[in-house]
Amino acid sequence: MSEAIAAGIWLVGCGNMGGAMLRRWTESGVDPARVVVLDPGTPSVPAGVRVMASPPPGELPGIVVLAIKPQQLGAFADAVGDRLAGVPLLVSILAGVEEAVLAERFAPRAVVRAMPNLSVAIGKGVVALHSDTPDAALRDAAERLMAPLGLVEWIADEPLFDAVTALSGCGPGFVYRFIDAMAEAGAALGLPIDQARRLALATVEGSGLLAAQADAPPAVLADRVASPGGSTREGLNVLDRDDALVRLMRDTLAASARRNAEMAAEARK
Ligand SMILES: NC(=O)C1=CN([C@@H]2O[C@H](COP(=O)(O)OP(=O)(O)OC[C@H]3O[C@@H](n4cnc5c(N)ncnc54)[C@H](OP(=O)(O)O)[C@@H]3O)[C@@H](O)[C@H]2O)C=CC1
Ligand SMILES: O=C(O)[C@@H]1CCC=N1
Repeated sequence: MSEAIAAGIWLVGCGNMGGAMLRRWTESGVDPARVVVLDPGTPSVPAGVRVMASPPPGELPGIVVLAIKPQQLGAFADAVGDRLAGVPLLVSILAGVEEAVLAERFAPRAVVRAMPNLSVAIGKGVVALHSDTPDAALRDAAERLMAPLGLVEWIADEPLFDAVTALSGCGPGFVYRFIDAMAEAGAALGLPIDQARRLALATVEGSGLLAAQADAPPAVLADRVASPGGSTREGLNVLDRDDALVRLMRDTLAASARRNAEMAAEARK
């Protein structure tokens, strides 16, 4: 365990994403007694984790993880931002909000931007990281903190964070829509909707697991499903016609990336 993690973690905001990360951390060995959740509500947290409405007086942890909504940043910074000054590592998962803005508002020793996704709850998430800090120990601390959550990848340029957010941060939401759409389509062919939902979910689960273990990329796996002259090819032809699916996904991710850029601009004000 890194020195910064051992010195304690404050998790600011324990909603959908903060809560998912926290559960996985404590399940994977982070001592709950070293974690303080700062949240004005009554979040459900693992046993032993302290929940407080504001930072405990006279304490400073090794790491602060910001997991409030970008729209809540201003109010939090105005209320207690000065209490974070000098914290070794500030990790922010806020979509859009840039490192420079966080450095100015909180004056930590180092800022790391992180973009997790909801699957971190089961250790199968994606966490993208970026930091301008040259402090190798603090970069290592951020990486170690995120390691139990899933695939961790450093992103070369901070401006690419909006793209990463659209792809892997928002991605689970798009996959869930796809599962529901498959189920609806199965129901339209006559299957009972509950059964169609079970089949669609298990199909996506199995396909993802297989693709993750396979010796070939998804395009080759798709061809393995499509028996020559068979029915999968007919379906793939619909998805592939005029790049229909690719275009839909480009529009989808572009809309998310645009919103991230808007949130970044709002946070700069
Ligand atoms: N959800 C996801 O899949 C992902 C989210 N993110 C990022 O994570 C962040 C949180 O998103 P999400 O978990 O969905 O949002 P939630 O609204 O579920 O969580 C935010 C939490 O912060 C609490 N909060 C509000 N104000 C304060 C404050 N001043 N101090 C401390 N806590 C406060 C909220 O309480 P209350 O509800 O009472 O306002 C809530 O519990 C966002 O910045 C988002 O961009 C990143 C990747 C994926
Ligand atoms: O919807 C959002 O803004 C956040 C960022 C990535 C996933 N959820």
